[in-house]
Amino acid sequence: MLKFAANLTFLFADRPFLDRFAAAAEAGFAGVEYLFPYDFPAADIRARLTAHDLTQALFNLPAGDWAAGERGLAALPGREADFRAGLDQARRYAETLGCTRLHAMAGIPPIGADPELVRATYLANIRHAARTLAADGITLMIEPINSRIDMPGYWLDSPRAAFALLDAIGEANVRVQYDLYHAQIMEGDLARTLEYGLAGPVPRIGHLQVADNPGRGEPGSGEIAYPFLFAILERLGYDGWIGCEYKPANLAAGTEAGLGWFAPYRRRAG
Ligand SMILES: O=C(O)C(=O)[C@H](O)CO
Ligand SMILES: [Mg+2]
Repeated sequence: MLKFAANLTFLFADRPFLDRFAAAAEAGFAGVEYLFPYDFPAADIRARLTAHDLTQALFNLPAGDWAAGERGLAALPGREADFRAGLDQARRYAETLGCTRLHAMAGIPPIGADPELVRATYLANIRHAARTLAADGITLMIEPINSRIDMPGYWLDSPRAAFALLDAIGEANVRVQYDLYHAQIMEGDLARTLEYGLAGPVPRIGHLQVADNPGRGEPGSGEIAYPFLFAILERLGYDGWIGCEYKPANLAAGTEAGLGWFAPYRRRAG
């Protein structure tokens, strides 16, 4: 049985953040994820998880000044102290929330930054984070995010580059967060990449996220054959999480109106 997590930054966003947990459980999700928990006390989030029997599947390390356009710190030379402070904060939240996956966003390096220095900074930060998190039993995720539509200039933008980075990083508790929406934009070849990342000689994918393309809407709203891909995941026995990180198409009708695709996979009461 595939396990789906509602991304509460994207789904049920017509209500206050802490009320989205109840909505996700009511809709049949077994887990939740979101970009950042840091505006809320960890204990308040923990209470919602417990009340609604939800697993915290994933969240991100602090990613810098989001409003100012920052999208992560790992590949930003000179920001190592901020990266490490964010790592400490994320660890404290993860402990309270019982979360065993954290995503470190790479960031958008300044124009003209030395590419070798950027890469060296990224490798050093990710290695440090991985070694620190290993002691907590946490897997660190690196996610290729498309630089064509959503995040121009984002440093880690192709699955191929992310898979190669795993070898360069060389830490056992680092995996790729394979977001099929971003991957479809940058590379395609989704089915074969899932087979490679989940059933190849070395496991390389540690978390999945879904949305359709174009538009980042519900599965089924675009060109990606999700029922076909979900059948592959079932055949492979994928027992990790699938984060639903899409923009509900009909905001007025709410997230629930677009959950038809989810009916075969929802958690049943009892
Ligand atoms: O944008 C995405 O796809 C993500 O998963 C990241 O967490 C950053 O938004
Ligand atoms: Mg994603």
